[in-house]
Amino acid sequence: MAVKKNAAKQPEVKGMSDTKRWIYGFALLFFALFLAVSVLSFFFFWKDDQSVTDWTHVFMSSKETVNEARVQNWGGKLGAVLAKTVVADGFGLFGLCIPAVLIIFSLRIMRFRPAMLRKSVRLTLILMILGSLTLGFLFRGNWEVFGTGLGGRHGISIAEWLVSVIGTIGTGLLLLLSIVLYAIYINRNTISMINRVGKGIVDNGRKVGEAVSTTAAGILSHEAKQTDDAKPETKSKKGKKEIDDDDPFIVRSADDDPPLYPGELIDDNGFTIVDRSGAPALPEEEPRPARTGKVEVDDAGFVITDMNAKTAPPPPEKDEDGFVIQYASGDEAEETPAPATGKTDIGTDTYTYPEPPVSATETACPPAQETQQFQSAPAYTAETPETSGAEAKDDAFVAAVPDGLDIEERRDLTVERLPGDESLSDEEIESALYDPTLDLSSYQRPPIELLEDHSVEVSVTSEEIVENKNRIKETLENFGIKIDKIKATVGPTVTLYEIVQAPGVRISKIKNLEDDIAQSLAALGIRIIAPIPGKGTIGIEVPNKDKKIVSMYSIIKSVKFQESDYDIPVVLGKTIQDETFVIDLAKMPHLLVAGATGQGKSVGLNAIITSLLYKKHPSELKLVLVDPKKVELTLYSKLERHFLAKMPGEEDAIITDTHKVIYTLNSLCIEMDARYNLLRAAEVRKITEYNDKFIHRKLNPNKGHRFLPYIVVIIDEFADLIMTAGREIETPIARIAQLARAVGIHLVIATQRPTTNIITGVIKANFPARIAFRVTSMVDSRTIIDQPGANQLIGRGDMLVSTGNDLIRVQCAFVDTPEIERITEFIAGQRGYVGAYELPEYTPEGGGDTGAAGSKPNDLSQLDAMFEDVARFVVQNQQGSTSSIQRRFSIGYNRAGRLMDQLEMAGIVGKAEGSKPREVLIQDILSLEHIFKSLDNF
Ligand SMILES: Nc1ncnc2c1ncn2[C@@H]1O[C@H](COP(=O)(O)OP(=O)(O)OP(=O)(O)O)[C@@H](O)[C@H]1O
Repeated sequence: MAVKKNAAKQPEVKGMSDTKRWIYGFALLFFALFLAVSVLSFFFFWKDDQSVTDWTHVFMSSKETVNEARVQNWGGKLGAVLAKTVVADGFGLFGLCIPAVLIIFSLRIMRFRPAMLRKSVRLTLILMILGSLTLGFLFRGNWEVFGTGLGGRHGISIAEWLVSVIGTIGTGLLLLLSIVLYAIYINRNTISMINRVGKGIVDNGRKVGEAVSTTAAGILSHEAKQTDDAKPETKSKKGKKEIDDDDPFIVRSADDDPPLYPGELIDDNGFTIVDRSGAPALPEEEPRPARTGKVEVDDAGFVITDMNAKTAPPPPEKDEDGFVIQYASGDEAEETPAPATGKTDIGTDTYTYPEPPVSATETACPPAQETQQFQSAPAYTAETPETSGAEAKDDAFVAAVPDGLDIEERRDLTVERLPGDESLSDEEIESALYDPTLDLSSYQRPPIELLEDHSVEVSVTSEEIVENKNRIKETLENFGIKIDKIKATVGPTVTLYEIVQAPGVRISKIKNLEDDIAQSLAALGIRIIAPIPGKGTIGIEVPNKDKKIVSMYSIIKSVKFQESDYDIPVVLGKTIQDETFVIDLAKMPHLLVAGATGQGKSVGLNAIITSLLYKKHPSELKLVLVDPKKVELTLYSKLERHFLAKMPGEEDAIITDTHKVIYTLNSLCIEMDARYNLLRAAEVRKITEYNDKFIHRKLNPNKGHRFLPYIVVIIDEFADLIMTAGREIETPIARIAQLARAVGIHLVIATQRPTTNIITGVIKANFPARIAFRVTSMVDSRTIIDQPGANQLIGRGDMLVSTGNDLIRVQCAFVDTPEIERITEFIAGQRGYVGAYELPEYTPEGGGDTGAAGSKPNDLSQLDAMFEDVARFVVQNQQGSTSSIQRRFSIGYNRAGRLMDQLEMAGIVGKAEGSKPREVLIQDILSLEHIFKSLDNF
């Protein structure tokens, strides 16, 4: 098992550095606490200890200070001087930040890294500078607290300098700006909070203004109103949600329990409010009134909408499809003819559903409308389908006029141009996007410090290089091959000697002599590459005497990995050119890992998983871990609520039992088919396009659409499975391997037995990307990478990566068990989902119970568990072929045949007519449901 071996082989280096770290950390913690105590007591006793001003006092003997009053500071003379430096000469009240930072540092050194400590050093330091500056600005040297002032010498002198440069107001504004930016840096929600406050002020101002003008207008038109008594009142808006409020959205803290659904919004009373931007449907969402699909049009041909839009224009509310919903009153529609006053009454809840659907952003920003108003208008708004034309206005009645209005009618109209709906700012549009990470928004990726830097400085000496060069030269000359030049590239474990042969020496000659040359050089692990692809030169790889360990720490830290924008970036190690080697699993799209036992396979799998954990959010990636050996992947079981996927009802998220592996693979096939259906419904070709559409809220969750995380299936020791279950394992694996790329399901399978009965033709054909660790024979090497080479590797993570065209030698990154434990603990310590990601249920052939398998086809009391689903599928598609059922439900021929017989018995399909599909006798789902009901009573 890799776990123990790793731990055993690295004891001294790791042990030493851990002890050292702890000692340094503890010492620093001790000092930090001492400083904290000194600073705190300085706040109270600075006056009493004014006599202790500098270091000379600290080291004076008690005799010399005998006349001085006793030092009050809890840290004694040393504490008093240190605190004075930090507080009075430094940052005033905020001097306390210095011991705080030191405490954080010491905890980090000792590897106590709760999630909150991540940004804390930076935040505390900024707080210290900004805080002392603000106090220095506000109070200067007033009251002479601490001998200098509340902000300390730093705060006061910088504030004074700023005032001299940009004046008092300038400094005040600069500080305010800095404080706001700091608040935003701490929490992005600050922006929306400030927006809300600002909007509240503006809107309240506007309301006050409107109230004043309404009152004034009311007084002026008092008489006119009396004559208008006959006018019906504006109908109250029954049943309308609080969505008209200026700010109905209170977002519950993401840290609250239970976790928020993405986009879930809560009002003051704790009720969920439907997100105006068309957030995915939430369980608590109130059912909306049924769509009428119709537009209410009044006699004049105007679309009737709610007048209230005028006084408090909310952005249009949209349904899940992004359609604008316009609410009118909750009463019955009455098409009353417009009274003499020119009023048009409106009726029932009216929805306008633009067809075809438009995007949320399009509907949110309609062009400014020109509207027309009748002079004696009451309280309703009507818009024409075409909203251009001349417009008119009255306080209470606004109507858009169709273009073709004649001059007579226009005379009665006054024109007003309404401003139209507000447009969303880029930021608002951004925040309207669906954010899959929102339900675990506080999730933090593991910090790099959880990894160990195993690299011990070793370098290949010039003597070693010269010695190897001479040997290569001599050997080749013995075979009559003259050399022009040799270039050495030193890699972490192997040095590549690139040979430029003298003119006239044919490469084929060297190629033919490959084995002889290797034998003559007689060093273990020599690999000859003749020619180096893309170059006309020959490469000879010779292992270094001292081999470097490529630690996961160094490659996770690398810019190449950190800045990689791959969909599923996997960092494997370093190439011979000492370059970090990163692949995109999404493009591979599956990976076959093979190598003899003890050559670094398990470490390789751990490196793959680790790089995924360092790059992906739990909402973006799910792992299915299969571990028949039951020891290698158990470490990851802690990730269940964050990264693991399993079938419903399963206890363990790490699958070890062969039967369960078969079920899980079949369940993945069902998930794959379901994902294909979603892609088809969304009219996209691959998962990235699908998720992009979902994020932009162009897909309706009510129609089954959901954000699709990548699923990476990792199978350690594939040989064990194939030996015990054969085709039952191979078939679903081949199916997933052939099809799952587009829907984001990727396989990584590892085996220590690289023989042809394990890595069969079917598997090989579907796994173009392969990793070979050291194997014992050339035949095994050919089985894995279709060529020799893996037999010449030196082990301990030395590997050849074949991506179809290229073969690259890579030193695999080393990651040890304690590191993985730290990472999994770090992740598991954070808020997670309620459980593992659920894969679809899979009922094994025969419906999971032997009764179904043995049931007679004409016995309708023992229907197959899938009967109803299959029946719906057949009726919906009006196609009754056994093969389509087989494909759709991933079941075998026998079971599909049995199901077909049961459908025939139930009168859903007709009789078999040779090889032709059967006739479907039921035309619609409603009739089918009747059949189900009658079968229930069977
Ligand atoms: N990338 C690496 N760098 C340095 N040493 C390594 C590396 N990979 C593996 N080793 C060393 O080789 C040992 C065996 O590795 P590992 O357990 O991964 O082999 P394995 O092929 O999985 O073996 P098995 O199939 O028996 O589990 C490790 O304990 C470690 O000491």
